[in-house]
Amino acid sequence: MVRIFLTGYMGAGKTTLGKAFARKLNIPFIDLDWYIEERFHKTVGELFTERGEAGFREIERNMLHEVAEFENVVISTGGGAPCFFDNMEFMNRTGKTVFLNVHPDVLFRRLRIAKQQRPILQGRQDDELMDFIIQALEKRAPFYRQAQYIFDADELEDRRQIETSVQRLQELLKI
Ligand SMILES: Nc1ncnc2c1ncn2[C@@H]1O[C@H](COP(=O)(O)OP(=O)(O)O)[C@@H](O)[C@H]1O
Ligand SMILES: O=C(O)C1=C[C@@H](OP(=O)(O)O)[C@@H](O)[C@H](O)C1
Ligand SMILES: [Mg+2]
Repeated sequence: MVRIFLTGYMGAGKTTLGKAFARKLNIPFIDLDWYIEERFHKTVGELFTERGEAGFREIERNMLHEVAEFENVVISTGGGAPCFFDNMEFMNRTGKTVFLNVHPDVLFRRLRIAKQQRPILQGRQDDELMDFIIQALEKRAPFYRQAQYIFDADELEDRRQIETSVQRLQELLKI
């Protein structure tokens, strides 16, 4: 039985790599944010607006526990998931955890064109975005670093790079 949790900051490529990795392993893929959106018939942005971040984190924890019931699955979490409640410890207990480590410059490049669908980044100008990413990474690093595996995910820009990353991830996890 394999249950894999991909963690890391927004824009680290959890969704992109998780989807490709599950396909390679021929097992289902669950993106925790998508799962939440389907269950609640609301976008993550709408849930943030309606319930505030604290309300979203409650839902996120509950849904994390729900998806961790599945066996043989690749689960991509949202960037904040490991940093609330005992979520990181829970994931370490119930599956294999991977931290997708990505350089802040690369995160900035990816996120400046993809911040609209991420409530925490919406409305931030590019010059403050870089500082925001660096500060958030500092705060979150102690949680991310508890993952059992650390994977360098700087290269996910095209199909070939994603394939190479999938191969490397498979070797790292020895599955
Ligand atoms: N080839 C690319 N060039 C630039 N940005 C990309 C490219 N591929 C993906 N991205 C962006 O990088 C972000 C990271 O991908 P994603 O898998 O959504 O990360 P995560 O789930 O960790 O937040 C996405 O928002 C996506 O829009
Ligand atoms: O880092 C965060 O706090 C968040 C990351 C998002 O997921 P991605 O990391 O997949 O963008 C999503 O869960 C929400 O917008 C909050
Ligand atoms: Mg994602």
